[in-house]
Amino acid sequence: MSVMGRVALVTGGAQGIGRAVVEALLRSGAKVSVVDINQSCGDVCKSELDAEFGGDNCAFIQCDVTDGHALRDAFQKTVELFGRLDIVINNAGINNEKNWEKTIDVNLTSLIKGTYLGLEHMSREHGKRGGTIVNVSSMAAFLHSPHQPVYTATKHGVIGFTRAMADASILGNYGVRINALCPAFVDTPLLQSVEDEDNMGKFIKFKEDFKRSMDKFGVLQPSLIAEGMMTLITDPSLNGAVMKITCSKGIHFHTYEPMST
Ligand SMILES: NC(=O)C1=CN([C@@H]2O[C@H](COP(=O)(O)OP(=O)(O)OC[C@H]3O[C@@H](n4cnc5c(N)ncnc54)[C@H](O)[C@@H]3O)[C@@H](O)[C@H]2O)C=CC1
Ligand SMILES: CCCCCC(=O)/C=C/[C@H]1C=CC(=O)[C@@H]1CCCCCCC(=O)O
Repeated sequence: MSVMGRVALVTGGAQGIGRAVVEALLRSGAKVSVVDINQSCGDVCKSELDAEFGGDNCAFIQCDVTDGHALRDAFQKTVELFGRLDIVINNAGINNEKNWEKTIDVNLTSLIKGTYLGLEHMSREHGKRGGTIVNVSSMAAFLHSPHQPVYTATKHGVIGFTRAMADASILGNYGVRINALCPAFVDTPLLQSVEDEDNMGKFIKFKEDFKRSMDKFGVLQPSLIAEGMMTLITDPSLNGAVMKITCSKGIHFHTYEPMST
């Protein structure tokens, strides 16, 4: 499937992995709605993207994804601006073990809301044309991290929810493919949060162990994550897939034992 002329919404799109995904989508001819809490970062992102891709191909919508009404409005504004919605990337995420309730709210609760809003605008059950959703998890869902227990829990939850929704989409004939993406360490500002007691709370004392993990497993570039994301968006055979991206194996997929009938 080509993304030429399609419309995408990317949460957390103003920096890091989300920004790399936004650029890959624009480069492939999509129009993109960048949804992010960070107004200044979003303004810079929009002006840089307009300079590179032209002023009519992307929009920045300032929005805290934990505000359900604001998130709903961001989806509605995207459809009003670009006339349709075909791709939703639920990417926004934080690492905060001190305010762990907020981590659950951003990484899991808001991702669930973003998935359901995406279905409202894309699913055949709502008389729409179909589409694709990618939910961003993490390799922390496979190699649990003692430094970030709640972050780890949210990323496990993203995989379970995504795989269940992919099956629901088949049973309900939604016409929407729903997949998960699990990067290992990626060179973004989020990774710096491991240095900050305000983010790590009592687990800050494990900081050196986390950094040893980074040294052991290596750190990826956002551009490789965007490459994997474009595969999940464009390959029509993928639904319920769990893509992993690591330094050791690159872009690959997790395989599950078939459920016993
Ligand atoms: N950086 C890494 O090592 C890895 C990151 N991930 C996941 O990738 C996703 C993106 O992370 P990064 O690009 O690394 O982080 P980042 O911190 O560089 O970018 C995240 C973006 O989300 C935005 N954001 C945060 N809270 C928000 C909210 N409540 N509402 C709207 N926007 C919000 C931020 O303003 C920022 O622009 C996250 O879900 C993260 O858990 C997964 C595996 C590894
Ligand atoms: C400081 C917050 C950054 C969180 C980013 C993230 O999701 C990190 C995940 C790592 C935390 C503990 C881990 O073990 C995760 C990375 C695991 C990498 C596994 C690579 C395996 C391989 O290369 O074969």
